[in-house]
Amino acid sequence: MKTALTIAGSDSGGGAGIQADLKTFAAHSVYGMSVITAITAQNTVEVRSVQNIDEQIIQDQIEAVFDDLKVDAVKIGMLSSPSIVTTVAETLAKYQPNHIVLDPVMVSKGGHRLLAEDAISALKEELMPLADIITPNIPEAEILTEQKILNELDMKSACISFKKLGVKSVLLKGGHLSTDPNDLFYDGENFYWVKGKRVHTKNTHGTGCTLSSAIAANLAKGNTLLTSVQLAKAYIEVAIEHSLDLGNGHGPTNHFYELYKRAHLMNQ
Ligand SMILES: Nc1ncnc2c1ncn2[C@@H]1O[C@H](COP(=O)(O)OP(=O)(O)O)[C@@H](O)[C@H]1O
Ligand SMILES: Cc1ncc(COP(=O)(O)OP(=O)(O)O)c(N)n1
Repeated sequence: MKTALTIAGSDSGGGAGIQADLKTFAAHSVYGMSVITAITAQNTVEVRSVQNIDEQIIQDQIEAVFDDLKVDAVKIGMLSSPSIVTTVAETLAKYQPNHIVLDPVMVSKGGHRLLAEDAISALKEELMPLADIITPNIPEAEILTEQKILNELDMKSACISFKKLGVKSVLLKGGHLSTDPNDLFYDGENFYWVKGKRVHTKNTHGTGCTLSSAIAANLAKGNTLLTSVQLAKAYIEVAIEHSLDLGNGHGPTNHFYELYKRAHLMNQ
């Protein structure tokens, strides 16, 4: 069985973070493993508090996985602090995994910081160059490239700035623009629009986590980067279309819709 490892924060509400990543791996028939970087007390409305995990325990988790199990792809999400960024970068550099997908998570939908401001330079310098692909949303890309992104032309220019920062490839997500959610994939040479149709729902908690872990799952299965991005985009669109109206805020996406449909389990 193909395998994937997520290095990310825990979301007690189950819609984002480690929980979303493991559900996504399972939905792709990929064996999921996890390294927890921080615990968030979170639901569909808000993040109430965050407890970072000790750096030594984070290093131990990564080593425990790599020293025993094969890892076909790695997805990185919430890293919280500068020292966690450095620990993850240094420990992964020892193992040189085949595929690294970095979602540069910064702020939750409810506006809670998930990456300290003083961790941004470590993320840029130590981790971004290690990743095969980074998957920023528009606000994250604006901070990382220090430029405004107001339209699809600005998205292209931001991708070129990422290349100058030493990034190998980028999927710049267009979900935060008011147009259709078209994402731009740049492999350092060519641009590919990965187009989507906007689903009008408030239930979009964890969309970024789910998309990046679907890319990792598809890479683990041996797909190219471009195909992995295209398959992941199709997966997230269905997951949003059939999202779950749970909680009082932004409900989670439906990670297992296709599986439930095939098993005739919806609405039971
Ligand atoms: N309402 C929506 N309908 C369809 N696709 C969406 C919608 N919102 C976001 N997406 C897509 O979901 C993925 C995650 O994007 P986004 O929500 O921008 O990330 P993040 O959760 O990191 O802010 C992208 O492929 C984006 O285009
Ligand atoms: C623990 C944890 N990790 C990441 C996020 C952010 O996830 P994202 O997919 O960007 O979803 P929203 O926060 O936009 O709903 C998170 N909230 N918690």
